[in-house]
Amino acid sequence: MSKTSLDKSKIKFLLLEGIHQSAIDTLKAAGYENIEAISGSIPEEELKQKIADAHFIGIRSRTHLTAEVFDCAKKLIAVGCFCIGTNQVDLQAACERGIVVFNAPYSNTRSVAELVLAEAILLLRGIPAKNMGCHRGGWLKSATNSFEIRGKTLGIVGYGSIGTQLSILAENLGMHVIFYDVVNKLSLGNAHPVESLQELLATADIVTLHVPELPSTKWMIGEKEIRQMKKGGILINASRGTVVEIEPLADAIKDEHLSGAAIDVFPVEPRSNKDEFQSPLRGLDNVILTPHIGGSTMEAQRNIGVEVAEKLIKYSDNGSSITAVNFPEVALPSQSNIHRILHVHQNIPGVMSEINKVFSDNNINVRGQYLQTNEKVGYVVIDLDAKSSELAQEKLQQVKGTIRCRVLF
Ligand SMILES: NC(=O)C1=CN([C@@H]2O[C@H](COP(=O)(O)OP(=O)(O)OC[C@H]3O[C@@H](n4cnc5c(N)ncnc54)[C@H](O)[C@@H]3O)[C@@H](O)[C@H]2O)C=CC1
Ligand SMILES: O=C(O)CCC(=O)C(=O)O
Repeated sequence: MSKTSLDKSKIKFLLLEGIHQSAIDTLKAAGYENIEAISGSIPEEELKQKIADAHFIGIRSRTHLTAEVFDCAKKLIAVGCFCIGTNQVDLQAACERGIVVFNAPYSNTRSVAELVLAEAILLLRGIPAKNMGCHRGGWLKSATNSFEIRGKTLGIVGYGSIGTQLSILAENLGMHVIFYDVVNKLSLGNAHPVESLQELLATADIVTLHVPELPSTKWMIGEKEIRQMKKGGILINASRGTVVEIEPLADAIKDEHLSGAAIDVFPVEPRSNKDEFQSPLRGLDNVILTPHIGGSTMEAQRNIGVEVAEKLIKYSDNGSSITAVNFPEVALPSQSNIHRILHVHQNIPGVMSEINKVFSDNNINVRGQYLQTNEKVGYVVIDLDAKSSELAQEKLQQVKGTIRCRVLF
């Protein structure tokens, strides 16, 4: 088992939002016992208090880690987003404070794709409305406006991990797939790229959104885009709540421009399962509303738990920042019989020569050095003989631009 200079029992993990037990098991198997796991998200003031003595925090989509929260997290080394999206974290603020952010980019991909396909089938058959009818004692037996999915055109906006997985599943059901992405993407199967979002909206029977939350995707589907969709079309959003404007969507369902919608993510989502969910879409029978559970399956959550916990362990034990979403990625060999210094600094001219001067001025032999930088920060890892590390750490902490300096042995 790898060692960290800080006793593992003192390294605190704060896990929020009901992160799967697999994460806790993985951390414990690596020797980390100091784990506080909370089943929901917590109010910001409580978060600020709890994060103050945490070295690692694990969150899902509900917890917002802002610059202000990070300012209360003086010991924080890394954040694990136990999900795909990282829009809930101020990635730049984390980077500037030397805090590494990891996520699980693929573990719930399949779960989202399956849900979207199931919703498309249900909506094409008008099942949500018929289901509500039966619950109210009605009997809406009719084939009118009920359609098979075979032969219909699915328009995928954002042909990334989820979009491509969905594309394959949809073709297997006999659908035609078209997609729109801002990046040139290899078409899988017979999927066909289109030139513009407008072309996709005007052509697809079902439009499904799989873009990240970005300034460029904010409100990308508003009234104009909804009206560009085919009459009787279906809109599915399991990406982020800021991608679709909800009021015009509700209007388009009410005046029957669209025949149905399935929405999993909302501009404002309840913080906890106890808070009331409010939306103009409530009460519209042919709209499937789900509480942001696109990726919430036991399989996905278990896999995410292991994947992100392993990334945090690797960073804690070995310093490897590979797959970090906000930080220079440094791949490192395992360390034995050496001390390893992890130095995060502002990426300013001359900083590396100051760092290397510490070793030459103090006659310290460097056994290995690994460096990566991004625009704002540099991450340099230096392997040394055990006898030199204390002095080196002390001197490196004084180098102008130093953000953090940690030692592993
Ligand atoms: N509802 C849920 O529980 C879940 C939601 N998600 C959301 O789904 C999103 C997509 O996930 P992945 O497919 O894994 O991401 P990804 O990064 O693999 O794919 C996103 C694609 O969108 C494209 N894109 C970006 N801006 C675009 C634009 N303006 N127009 C068209 N395409 C654009 C990108 O080029 C990329 O190909 C995540 O960022 C997350 O927000 C992910 C998992 C679960
Ligand atoms: O599981 C969650 O809380 C969020 C899932 C999600 O939206 C994601 O993976 O990006």
